[in-house]
Amino acid sequence: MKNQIIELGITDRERALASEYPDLFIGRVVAQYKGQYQVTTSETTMASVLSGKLRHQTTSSENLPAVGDFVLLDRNLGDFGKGIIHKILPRKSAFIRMAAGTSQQKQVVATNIDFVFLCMALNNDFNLRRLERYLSVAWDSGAMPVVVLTKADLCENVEDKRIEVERIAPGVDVLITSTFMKDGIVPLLPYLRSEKTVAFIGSSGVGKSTLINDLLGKSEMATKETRKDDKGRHTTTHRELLWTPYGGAVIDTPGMRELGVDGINSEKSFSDILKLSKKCRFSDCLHETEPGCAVQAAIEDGSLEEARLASFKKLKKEASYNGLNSKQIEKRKIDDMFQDFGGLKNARNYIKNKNKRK
Ligand SMILES: Nc1nc2c(ncn2[C@@H]2O[C@H](COP(=O)(O)OP(=O)(O)OP(=O)(O)O)[C@@H](O)[C@H]2O)c(=O)[nH]1
Ligand SMILES: [Zn+2]
Repeated sequence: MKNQIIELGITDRERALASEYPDLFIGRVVAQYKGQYQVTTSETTMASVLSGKLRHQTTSSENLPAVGDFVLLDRNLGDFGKGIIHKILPRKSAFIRMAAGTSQQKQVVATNIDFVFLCMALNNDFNLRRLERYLSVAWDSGAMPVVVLTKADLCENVEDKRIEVERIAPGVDVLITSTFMKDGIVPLLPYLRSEKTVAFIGSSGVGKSTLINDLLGKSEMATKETRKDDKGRHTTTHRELLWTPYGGAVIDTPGMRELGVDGINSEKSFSDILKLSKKCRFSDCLHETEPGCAVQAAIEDGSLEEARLASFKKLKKEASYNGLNSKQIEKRKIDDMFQDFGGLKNARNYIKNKNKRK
């Protein structure tokens, strides 16, 4: 049998990182539940837990293992109890969202994804503003976004839609798919090559499951591997990282599908607006009524949609307080108040020096 770890996306990068720990075995987290992890190694898939040391060292939920993580374990066989995770290798990408509530606790949804398919159906699901949010989330994660327009069989002006998407997603690949048409998923295959990991984001019903099932094909059965539980019963192990017959792996976790606007990276998603704003007369132009505003000029001559500027402003506003706790927001507000002094810190120094001089 071919070494399944290769399909699980381990590259020379991870091998080099792991070589510093010759006594440990490399594996990949394929599922996670209640403090336990399913980890696949070159030999097996086994339930694993954090080592005591790693558990004590970990102070933030962001640093706990998540689906997609490459980890180092002390064992490589699943026959004698659980594997112990001693180390999590540095991530090349991570999808993170704020946990519900006001705690601002970060929750890692999935890691080490190379390509993230931003799925949108070519029917009434088609919404460029939503796609902009997905692009922000993707750029924030470190994974490379790829737009996947699904259900091409339902659309009569596919090429028009492609052009609309390319306008808001400069430099991003745009793929047209349909699971109802012959060769309808072929455009996805080049991304599923060996050592690559992909994931899908998109609203409910756009056809993500259908695409994933078609990609897994017959190998889907292989993912439903059985193992003996503690009492010797055969149980079906649940997996959120699956490998495809094309060599690449797919991560499909419920959390991934729900990703929305948590992460904002306006730099990349709005590169067109940022480029225009360099030509504005004022470097701090708000693109409202300022004279010599290149962004407003582009809206006027029709080369930029007004709605696009509106979503840019909305995202900027959300982003300015996003990820800050209440203390930081408070500090931000005070800094804003003291901005003529160069922030609170300088204001403090100023007052201190003034008092000294007295
Ligand atoms: N016309 C058309 N329908 C499709 C296509 N692909 C999937 N569907 C249908 O769309 C519906 C939803 O598909 P799913 O694959 O379950 O959608 P999903 O995105 O996984 O939805 P969630 O599981 O809720 O996230 C199903 O009835 C599919 O049969 C397609 O290419 N064309
Ligand atoms: Zn401007």
